[in-house]
Amino acid sequence: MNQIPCALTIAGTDPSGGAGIQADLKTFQEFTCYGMSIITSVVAQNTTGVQDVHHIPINMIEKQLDSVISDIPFQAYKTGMIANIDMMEVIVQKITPLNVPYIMDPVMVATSGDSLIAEEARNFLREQLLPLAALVTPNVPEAEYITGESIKTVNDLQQAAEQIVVKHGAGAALVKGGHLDGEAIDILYDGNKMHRFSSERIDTNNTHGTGCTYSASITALLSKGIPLPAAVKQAKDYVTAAIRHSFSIGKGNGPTNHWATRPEEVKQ
Ligand SMILES: Nc1ncnc2c1ncn2[C@@H]1O[C@H](COP(=O)(O)OP(=O)(O)O)[C@@H](O)[C@H]1O
Ligand SMILES: Cc1ncc(COP(=O)(O)OP(=O)(O)O)c(N)n1
Repeated sequence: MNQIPCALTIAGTDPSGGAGIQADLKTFQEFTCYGMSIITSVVAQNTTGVQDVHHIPINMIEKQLDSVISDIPFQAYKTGMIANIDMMEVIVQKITPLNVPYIMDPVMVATSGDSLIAEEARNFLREQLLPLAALVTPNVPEAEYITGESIKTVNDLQQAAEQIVVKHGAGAALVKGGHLDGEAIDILYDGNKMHRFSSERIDTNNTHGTGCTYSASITALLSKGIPLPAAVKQAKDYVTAAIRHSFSIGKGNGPTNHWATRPEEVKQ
């Protein structure tokens, strides 16, 4: 058994450092969790949007998974951008035998509006991957796709969270209200109880990578054995601080600040 909590992310890259694998590894590091990564797609993107995408060949995704799984135990893992059905199939095959919490961030579209997943893969994600997840963390458009229902209010967030667990088979659902107006309210349904997490809405366009940062925080905390509602509370506080002190760098939507919860570090 490891002494050090270890977590794995399976996702695409962001060379500008705000989202994807880079955001996940920065977050794991901030939570003193040893981070590992499987790259699914190399994405040429920055704060203004996605310029190009190169998908890693399926056999290399499989080999990366084998390399990590055969060598280093981890206590939680997450998926982010998984662009097509072939990738999803190999991931389902490799993760099904694992007996540690799986956190699925059902990444579909970046803040810039660029699609990160093939149209025909969305259904596979909902039908085959989602039921394997201990927790799924959709934003409003992703939850609308999964449930087929429009989401406009907090009550709609609650209904979506319940439906994703009861009808679609996730262990728990955290439906994020970042795309609604007013307070930033997220709803967790853990199969028993609704939990509500809220913060003031911060007036900023620097929200690149917020979803990745949030789900990576939860993954790191679960890898340390922290119970789900407490992990989400701590992760919500972390992502809120990271948005509040986000960096105005780049020409578009700037990234979150992973040092924001360190008292002595950079605040903007
Ligand atoms: N302007 C904002 N102020 C405060 N919190 C926000 C803001 N925008 C998003 N959030 C929060 O950031 C987290 C990520 O949510 P969201 O933006 O909905 O996801 P995604 O990045 O996947 O689209 C959630 O906790 C959400 O409530
Ligand atoms: C490679 C990669 N994965 C995921 C995203 C989407 O990130 P997210 O945290 O949902 O935030 P935005 O970047 O959409 O604001 C991405 N851009 N790239």
